[in-house]
Amino acid sequence: MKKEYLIYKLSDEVKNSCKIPREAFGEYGVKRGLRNEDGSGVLVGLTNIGNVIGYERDDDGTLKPSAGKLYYRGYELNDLVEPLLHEKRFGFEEIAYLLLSGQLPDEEELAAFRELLNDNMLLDHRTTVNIIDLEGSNIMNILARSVLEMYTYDPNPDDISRDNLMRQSIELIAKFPTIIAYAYNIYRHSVQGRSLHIRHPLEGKTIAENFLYMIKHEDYTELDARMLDLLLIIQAEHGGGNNSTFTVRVTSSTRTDTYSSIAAGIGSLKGPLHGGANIKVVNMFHHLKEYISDWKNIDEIDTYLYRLLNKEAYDKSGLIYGIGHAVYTMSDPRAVQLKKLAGELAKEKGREEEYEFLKLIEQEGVKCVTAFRKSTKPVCANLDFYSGFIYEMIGLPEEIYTPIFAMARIVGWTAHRIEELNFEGRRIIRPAYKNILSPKAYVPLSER
Ligand SMILES: CC(=O)SCCNC(=O)CCNC(=O)[C@H](O)C(C)(C)COP(=O)(O)OP(=O)(O)OC[C@H]1O[C@@H](n2cnc3c(N)ncnc32)[C@H](O)[C@@H]1OP(=O)(O)O
Ligand SMILES: O=C([O-])CC(=O)C(=O)O
Repeated sequence: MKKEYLIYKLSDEVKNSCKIPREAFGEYGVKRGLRNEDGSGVLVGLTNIGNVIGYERDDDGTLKPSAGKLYYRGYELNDLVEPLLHEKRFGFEEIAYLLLSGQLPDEEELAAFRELLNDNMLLDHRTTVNIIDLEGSNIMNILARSVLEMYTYDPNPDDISRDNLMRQSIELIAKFPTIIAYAYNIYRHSVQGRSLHIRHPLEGKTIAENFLYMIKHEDYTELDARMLDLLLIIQAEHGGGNNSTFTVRVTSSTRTDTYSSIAAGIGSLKGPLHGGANIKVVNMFHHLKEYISDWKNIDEIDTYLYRLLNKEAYDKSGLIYGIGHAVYTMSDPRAVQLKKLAGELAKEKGREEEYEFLKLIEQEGVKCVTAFRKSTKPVCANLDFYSGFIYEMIGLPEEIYTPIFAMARIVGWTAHRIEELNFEGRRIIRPAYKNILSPKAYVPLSER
């Protein structure tokens, strides 16, 4: 039998072996996608870290959509972001301190923490050489491989004591930007034939500034760096239930090592329904800019959005990327904040016409998805809707949009890993699957 045919045959058989009728989920009371009937998530854990609020409940328990709110360690995200915007101050390191420890640092603690992160940004020579050697064009994949390799160079990789977990967490938060910047520079050199620059992080600079420096040398402004800093803050944490953080919690519950668990989280975030949506949104926007001739014509926009929903255009997935969320209903507070920031930056960079078009796509995208799926649950733009447009205006390449998300979310992942391994009453996460296949009698090989 030809090998290609065998693969086709095996795959064809999957059409039957994968059949699970949708109604069976209701019949057996299975929570499809770990979701209740009303779309809310099944409660699977308790946490002191992030709190994601997208709805309230009436007295009879009915889900009541509400404006989205996000809390980091009890503080509302907007209350953390507004002073930074007002004081024109960098804050990612401060938020990382808060998320890891539960406390906002005082000035002395913050200065020491910043220095600690800065000291740890440099990669050891072997890791740099290994990144140069790693082939591949996907930076998320290279990031995951580099993280797994950090296990080899860690003198104490399997120790899950609190002190060791904190040391590893700080090293990962500090090294992610350097790994991503080096991996991108090497990709640009080998795939696009550009000169190769390996710039080491500078002392006394924040993570956002150093990241831009490693990627773009001096070709960035103070405003660009502060925008990136805010994007890092806004993406740093989202409770225990988002797919990548839950992946980190599930793997951590087996007491595996930090690097295995974080590599799994990276794999989850890469998916286009999760962190990978930021590239999909930007590419979808480029596509719409090309195919819609009048950027102000609502009928033309709606017609095209319905073509997306009907799987006739763009990637034919039937999705309008950047719209919809598992928890948020009326608004995602991060998208609200990013929409405002994108507007200010667009004015600065002379891209207001595109910004106005993107806003119309949001407005009409929400309407079309709501009408198309005939659900009463409201949908809204999510975090990924405006983030890519901001990166583009800062002059960052799309290959690193999802890696930048990982560079922020590593803070939430490590905070949740530490919590998963330290709360009283912890237990390996192990849900159940109901098997719905009838038993079969074994047939000897010679009789098949
Ligand atoms: C950082 C982040 O991860 S934010 C999310 C980034 N992802 C995206 O932007 C991708 C586009 N959006 C989506 O695919 C979804 O809204 C998700 C994955 C974010 C949430 O999914 P769910 O929690 O299942 O959404 P919800 O319960 O509100 O809606 C489910 C139904 O509406 C559909 N739907 C939801 N959002 C969209 C959308 N943007 N475009 C088309 N259909 C959609 C789903 O496909 C699903 O249909 P089905 O029941 O026929 O399978
Ligand atoms: O919570 C989710 O499902 C996805 C999300 O917005 C995030 O991880 O930031």
